[in-house]
Amino acid sequence: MIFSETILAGAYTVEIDRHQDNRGYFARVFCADTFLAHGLKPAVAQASISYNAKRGTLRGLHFQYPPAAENKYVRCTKGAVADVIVDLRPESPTYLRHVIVNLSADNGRGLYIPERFAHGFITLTDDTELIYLISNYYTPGAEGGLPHDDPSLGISWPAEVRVLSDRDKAWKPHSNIADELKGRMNIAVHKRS
Ligand SMILES: Cc1cn([C@H]2C[C@H](O)[C@@H](COP(=O)(O)OP(=O)(O)O[C@H]3O[C@@H](C)C(=O)[C@@H](O)[C@H]3O)O2)c(=O)[nH]c1=O
Repeated sequence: MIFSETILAGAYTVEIDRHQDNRGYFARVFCADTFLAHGLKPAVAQASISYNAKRGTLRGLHFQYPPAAENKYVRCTKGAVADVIVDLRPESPTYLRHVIVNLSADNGRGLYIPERFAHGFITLTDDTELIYLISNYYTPGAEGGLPHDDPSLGISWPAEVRVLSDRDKAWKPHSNIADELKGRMNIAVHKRS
């Protein structure tokens, strides 16, 4: 596996090293020791699958507030997506900045998303599947989100949005929740409590 840190500290792309032969290939996609050696947390509480029938399906932008915050390790096993992560760590020099990473079954790339990031993706093909390894348990009461077209984030989605859930249409923009977000994402507060 080849790890490359994105411009958002702690968020990594992970390329696979294919051992190819006449049958196809074998490649490691996760190794707890190697993750630790790169400073990534290898904890896995849940693994989940996301299937999307149509191109232009957008899910996000989602996160869980501390102490239920999650690392996510995402891979696309069928089709292709543009994956978007947004840094929501108030102490970070890249607070509110985002990166877009193309994940596909063909490129085999993985994306490691640290805690206190928002995450979303848009499918670039019909019939798209993503697999997540998630470090924490699903905690509906701790969920939060931001609109994918939030002007404060300025994300240029690389495809037309055709399918969006009602929940994802209803997230309040950053300007409405700025103080709450900063307060709830402040790890110093959680360390004290
Ligand atoms: C996220 C999640 C949802 N669910 C349920 C709740 C609901 O009935 C159904 C669909 O949930 P959602 O609409 O939230 O699914 P979705 O919009 O796909 O949510 C996901 O979006 C991407 C961008 C992420 O980063 C994920 O962590 C997750 O938030 O599945 C679980 O049981 N466990 C889970 O971990």
